[in-house]
Amino acid sequence: MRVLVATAVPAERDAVARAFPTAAEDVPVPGAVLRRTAAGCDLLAAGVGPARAAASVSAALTAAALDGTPYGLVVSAGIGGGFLPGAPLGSLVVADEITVADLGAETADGFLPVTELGFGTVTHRSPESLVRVVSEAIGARTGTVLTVSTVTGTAARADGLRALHPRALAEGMEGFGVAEAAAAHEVPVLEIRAISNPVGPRDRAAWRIGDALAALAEAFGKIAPLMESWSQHDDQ
Ligand SMILES: O=C(O)c1cccc(C(=O)CC[C@H]2O[C@@H](n3cnc4c(=O)[nH]cnc43)[C@H](O)[C@@H]2O)c1
Repeated sequence: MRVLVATAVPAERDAVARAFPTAAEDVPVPGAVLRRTAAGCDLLAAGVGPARAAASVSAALTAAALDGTPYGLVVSAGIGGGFLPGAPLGSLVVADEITVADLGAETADGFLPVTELGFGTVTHRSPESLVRVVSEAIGARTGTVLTVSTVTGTAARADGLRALHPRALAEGMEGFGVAEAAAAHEVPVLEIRAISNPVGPRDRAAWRIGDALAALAEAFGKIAPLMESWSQHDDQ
């Protein structure tokens, strides 16, 4: 099965690429450049934020479909913020739910998700069997991973997110965009975050990006063969 792994930035893509040591080639498609591994897994630095990530992943999915070689799985991967104490620095989180946290309307009575305005969706769920197999293989916790367009930078905002999303373990900026693109192509999606910083008051100097990238690389070393052999039929 062909797998597309979408990260935000090249440093994250290169961490994932360490799991595929044999030669890879860059394949341009309209709107994106894929790093194609010999194992048949394509890696994509899709850009920061849900909109750019959705555009890049959509370009890759469309190119593959037109080529007659569609992907069977899309994985959103990267570093992320962790909600303590559930997701400490250096740990791994696999999303069973990918939820956009700030798509909706602010009202005097609080935040209304876009679904309560009568539009769209706010959550995508990943196949249970895949979440189980992957999380067990890498020792990850499973829960909701939030997608935000603005990185949380205060304790008040972190507490607000916790109150609205009690199952949230992590936040990133791309998962929901990647999942929207995958859903439009009816391809299952998975999100994996390696925790680089706590969700809370902003302290960029304290982000442990190197440790998180190392954890991401180690995780993909374990799960690359699992992803390629996983079939959606395993969930039925
Ligand atoms: O500066 C570097 O060397 C470097 C290497 C790899 C990645 C980065 C990024 O800044 C990645 C941005 C990416 O990280 C996600 N992220 C990380 N922490 C959080 C957070 O607390 N809240 C939301 N997103 C977070 C996010 O997906 C960004 O796209 C730098």
